[in-house]
Amino acid sequence: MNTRTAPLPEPWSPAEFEARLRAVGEEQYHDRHPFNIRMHSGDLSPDELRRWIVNRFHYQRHIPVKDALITAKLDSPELRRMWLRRIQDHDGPRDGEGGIERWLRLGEAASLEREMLLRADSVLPGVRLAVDGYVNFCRLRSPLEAVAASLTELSAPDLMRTRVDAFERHYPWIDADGLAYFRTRVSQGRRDSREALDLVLTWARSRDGQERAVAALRFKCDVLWSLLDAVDRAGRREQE
Ligand SMILES: O=C(O)c1cc(C(=O)O)c2c(n1)C(=O)C(=O)c1cc(C(=O)O)[nH]c1-2
Repeated sequence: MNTRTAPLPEPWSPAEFEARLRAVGEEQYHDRHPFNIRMHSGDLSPDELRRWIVNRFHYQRHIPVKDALITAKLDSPELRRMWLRRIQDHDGPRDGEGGIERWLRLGEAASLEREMLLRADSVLPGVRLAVDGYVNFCRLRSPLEAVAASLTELSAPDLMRTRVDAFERHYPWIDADGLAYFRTRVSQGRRDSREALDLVLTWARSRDGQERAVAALRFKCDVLWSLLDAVDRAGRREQE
C-alpha cells in the first residue's frame, strides 16, 4: 500500500495572495453588471431606479446582522471592537443616525416612503435569496472566509464615486442631500477594506486557507451580481 501523500502546495507569497484577491474584484465585481452600467450612463427610468433603491435596502439592512454574526466569532476584545464599529456605522449611535437611516433618506429623496422600505413587501425573491445566502455564509463559515467575503469593499469606494457623479448628472430629480449615504461610504469602505485585507493576509497562512479566502470573495461577487440580475430582470419583465 502506498502511504505517501502528495506534498501540500506551498502558500502564495503575501504579494501574490493579495494580487489574486484583487484580481477577483477586477474580474467579477458588480461594477461591470449591465444594470450598473445602465445606471451610470443615465439610462434607468425613475421606476427602475426606485426598484433598485428598495431592493438594495434589503441588502443594506442585513449588513449589520451579518457583522454581528462575524463579531461573535472573533476571539479578542481588539478584533470585536474593530468589527463592532461596522455595526455602529450602519445602525448609528442613536435613532436618526447611521447608514441605514441615510439609505432611508435616499429613498425619501426618490419619493419612496420609509415605511414602504421598512415593510420590505416588494423585495424581489431573488434578492431575498441572495441576501440570505450572504448572511448564512457569514453565520456558517470560518472567520477567515466571512471576513474575506467583505473584501468586495476593496472595489466599492471607486464605484461610490462613479455613482454620486452619475446621480448628480443624470438623475437630478433625486435631491442631492439623498446621496449622503454614498459619500460617507467612500471613506468608510476604504478603512473597512484595509482592515479586512490586513486580517485576511495575516490569518491565511496555508495555501488551503488562501484558496478558501479567494473562493469566499468570489461567492460574495456572485451575491452582488445575483441581486442585480433579479432587479434587472424585474424591470425587463415590466417592459414586456
Ligand atoms: O453599493 C454598492 O455597490 C456596495 C457594495 C458593497 C460591497 O461591495 O460589498 C457594499 C456596499 N455597497 C455598502 O454600502 C456596504 O455598506 C457594504 C458592506 C459590505 C460588506 O460586505 O461588509 N459590503 C458593502
